[in-house]
Amino acid sequence: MQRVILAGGFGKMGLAIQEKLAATPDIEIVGIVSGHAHASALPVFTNLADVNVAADVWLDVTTPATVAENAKFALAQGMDVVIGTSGIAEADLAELTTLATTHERHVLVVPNFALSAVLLMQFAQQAAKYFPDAEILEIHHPGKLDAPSGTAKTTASLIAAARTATAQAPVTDLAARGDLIEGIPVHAMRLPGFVAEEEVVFSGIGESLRIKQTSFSRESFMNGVVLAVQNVVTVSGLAVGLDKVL
Ligand SMILES: NC(=O)C1=CN([C@@H]2O[C@H](COP(=O)(O)OP(=O)(O)OC[C@H]3O[C@@H](n4cnc5c(N)ncnc54)[C@H](OP(=O)(O)O)[C@@H]3O)[C@@H](O)[C@H]2O)C=CC1
Ligand SMILES: O=C(O)C1=N[C@H](C(=O)O)C[C@H](O)C1
Repeated sequence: MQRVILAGGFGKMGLAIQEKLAATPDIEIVGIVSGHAHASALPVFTNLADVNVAADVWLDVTTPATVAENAKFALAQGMDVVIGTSGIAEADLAELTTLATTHERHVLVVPNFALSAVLLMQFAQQAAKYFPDAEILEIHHPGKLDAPSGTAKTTASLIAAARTATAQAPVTDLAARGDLIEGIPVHAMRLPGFVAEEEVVFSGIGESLRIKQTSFSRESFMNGVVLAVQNVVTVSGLAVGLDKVL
């Protein structure tokens, strides 16, 4: 039985994860860490110092402001860590990479738990070899705190690394041209009714290739969450991407 502490357990993702893990054999949530007190049959902690349950995995779906401190705490307590929270700073990722080795633990950072998004990132890397010109559009619900999304940022980095030629299209510093991530314009929209969507538009001479994925509901993330929790122990140090355990 894998024991899990779920951080952010009463948020939109957290509630869906509670339901999913309750129905998953061999995984048990033993405690929930949250920003505020909530009624629950499980132990709920609103301060890291109060966490008094032992667990194998810390699963974090909180906020950009809290995720790094949570992950450092979990590693210090001897837990492996799955990070679903987006917006983590590069400096914190670097520190967590070192801490994973120091504590001989495993950290899996998952920009997107949905299989469609994992495949989008893989297809985008393939396309980038032949189409260096690319722009990314992501659309999320208005409650999302960070922009652009973790998935969009990761996709931009992967495209930049996979390109074998430089982009032709001129990029300007006009705000309307988006946030430039490793030379790739990324456009973020926040609209009611959406959960999550990402599209990469590639273009060449006289042709275009569009790769798009949509999460219609948070159910789309749940199989990926289970896979990440079950397999985090197999990653070496800190790894990024659900593909590392697929
Ligand atoms: N990787 C992926 O596939 C996905 C990642 N995400 C990411 O997951 C994160 C959560 O998303 P979502 O559920 O929509 O956001 P919500 O705003 O709905 O939930 C965030 C939760 O974090 C909790 N929280 C705040 N501070 C702390 C703290 N110090 N310790 C523990 N918990 C805290 C809040 O608790 P309280 O309510 O008690 O204040 C809140 O319930 C975001 O970063 C989002 O981008 C989302 C979907 C998919
Ligand atoms: O906040 C969300 O909802 C999501 N966040 C992740 C991200 O930033 O990429 C994953 C997915 O897009 C949903």
